[in-house]
Amino acid sequence: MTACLDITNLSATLSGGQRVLRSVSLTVEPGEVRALVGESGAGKSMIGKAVLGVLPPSVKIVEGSIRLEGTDLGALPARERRRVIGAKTALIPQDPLTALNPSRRIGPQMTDRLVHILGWTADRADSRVRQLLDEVHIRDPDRVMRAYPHELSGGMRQRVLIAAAFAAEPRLIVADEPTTALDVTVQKQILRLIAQLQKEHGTAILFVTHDLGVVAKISQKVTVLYAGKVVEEADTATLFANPAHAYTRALMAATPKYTDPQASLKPVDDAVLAGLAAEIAVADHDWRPNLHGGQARG
Ligand SMILES: Nc1ncnc2c1ncn2[C@@H]1O[C@H](COP(=O)(O)OP(=O)(O)OP(=O)(O)O)[C@@H](O)[C@H]1O
Repeated sequence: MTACLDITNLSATLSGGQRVLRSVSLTVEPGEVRALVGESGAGKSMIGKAVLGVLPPSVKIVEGSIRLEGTDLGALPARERRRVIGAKTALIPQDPLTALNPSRRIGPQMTDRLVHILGWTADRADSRVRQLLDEVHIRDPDRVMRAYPHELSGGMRQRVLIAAAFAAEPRLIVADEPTTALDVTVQKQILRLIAQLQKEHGTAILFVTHDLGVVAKISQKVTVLYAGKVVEEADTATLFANPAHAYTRALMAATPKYTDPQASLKPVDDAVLAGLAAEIAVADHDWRPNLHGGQARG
């Protein structure tokens, strides 16, 4: 079976040469949810951005490949790459407010992508958006489609963006900390909603989060990232039952249990971090970007 997303040995550097991704490999099978977990700055969003073709200009892919349903994105001309990414993927962002244009009504913002990228008629896009608003339990679609972003609550805005992401039936959704900016009570509803739509639509998701409670609830597979390097990957159940790497164990110990918000936060042990830093220093010392064999692109 061809993987929905297949990232192989992906390395990326900043303009000054610092590595932000270190030979990252991961796959997301069709209909599967893979969580990408790690502390702030680990490079989780960078991977999502690389897949969506929206890396900041200061970040360059210097090695490796990203395949969407078998198509090597690095081998395509920029225009064709944008078309493939637009047709096969969608994003559920962290902050619904900044993801929406404040000066445009919700309706056209939702239908735009269907009309302009997928070439649908305005009528088809409109009825599809209404159908998805219904699926995310928005009962008054007319009001919501006429509203400006600031007229909706944070939870409603995120429902709108979830509906927009699923509307075009993408093969892969990148969900980048989609509940982090929301109130705790709303977080649970939104997570349940994403899980429900994911199952109903059979969409693969690369789910970026720093929250192991979220990982446990939504994913079947998990990749643990530290300083742009994959530290461990496993089935989610296996990872929680039997974390193999000291860093994963430390991350678990450092995370208050989802069910016990009163539990205190413990920092990851210094000895574990020192061990990781040493591993990374050795890997970086031996690493030379394979610019000729890789799919370097901006
Ligand atoms: N626009 C940018 N230009 C240069 N470096 C960046 C840029 N954005 C992020 N970085 C750096 O790249 C690394 C990875 O950042 P990234 O945002 O992917 O981490 P993350 O794991 O998603 O963390 P967070 O949970 O805080 O978003 C970090 O060292 C960060 O400082």
